[in-house]
Amino acid sequence: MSLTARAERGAVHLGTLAVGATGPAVVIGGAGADARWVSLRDHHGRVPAAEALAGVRAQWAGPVLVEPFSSADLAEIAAGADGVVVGADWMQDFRLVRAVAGLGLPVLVQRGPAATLEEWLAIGDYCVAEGNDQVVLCESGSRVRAAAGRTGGAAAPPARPADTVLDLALMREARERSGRPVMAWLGDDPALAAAAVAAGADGLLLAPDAAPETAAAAQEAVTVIGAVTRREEPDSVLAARGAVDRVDAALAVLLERRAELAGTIQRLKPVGGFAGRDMDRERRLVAAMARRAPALGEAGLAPVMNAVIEAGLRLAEERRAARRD
Ligand SMILES: O=C(O)C(=O)C[C@]1(C(=O)O)C=C[C@@H](O)C=C1
Repeated sequence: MSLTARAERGAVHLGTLAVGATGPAVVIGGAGADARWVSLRDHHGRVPAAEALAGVRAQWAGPVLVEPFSSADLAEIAAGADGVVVGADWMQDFRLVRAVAGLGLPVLVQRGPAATLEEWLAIGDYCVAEGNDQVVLCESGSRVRAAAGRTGGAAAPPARPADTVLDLALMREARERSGRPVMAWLGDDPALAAAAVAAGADGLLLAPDAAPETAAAAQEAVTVIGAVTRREEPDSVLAARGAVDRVDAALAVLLERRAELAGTIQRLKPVGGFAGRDMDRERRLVAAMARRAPALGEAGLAPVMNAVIEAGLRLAEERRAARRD
């Protein structure tokens, strides 16, 4: 089976940001993300939605989602937000979920820490019953450990990885069963960003105040892992150039790693560098690569790999010379 999943879900649009389209996965969270969100539950309902929204909008021109504290927040959310977050801890507050769906804004449904796949999918169906099919499902982890060191108050979404475990198989199944875009909640910890993207996440949800480094690590996973595992289908020059940029980013990471490994071989071989070149080995590695790149084939790959190998050998010789100085 191919590693590359075709992105076939119907896209949900958070303002200008398409989630689940044929483009890259999105990052929603702190500074450096593609969209921001704010949880009124973090403030225990003491901050009005309009005020919280104004605070985010003062520093950010892109899409903003809001998690309400209660139904009292919904009118202000409808007036100013691009989407609503149904938090993991109240996913099954059907009355509030129904009211949220009725706003007509896209809804991001976090899975409750003890909710089954069916219960989670049912919340999406609830939204559809309210006439709103703009639903994104966000796997937010199952509570499997004692809540030691949990911060953020009882109403805050579960913080990874303190007391929950992300179920990427469930996320993937949710996507297959529902046809909706799916996301993975990472909180402030980007450790599973690459795994989530590889498992088919259409987006990564970070804590509203996630550190810029967390957002940067999540974006890096979207770019590099997404380039390898997610088949984009761009329909404009701009989108295709974006996709090419992501593939080039992945190539750069691999080329750097390859140069390091080739350098190790030069140090270990009896005769390293250009003097120890092994053309038979080079032909064999080109032939092996051609099986994965049949359109380019050996003829297309040979000059590319010649340049790559020579760049590695030059680097190895420069480093050897520097060591001798
Ligand atoms: O495999 C080797 O012997 C290497 O030195 C590594 C390497 C390569 O970069 O892959 C470099 C030069 C050789 O001609 C063949 C391959």
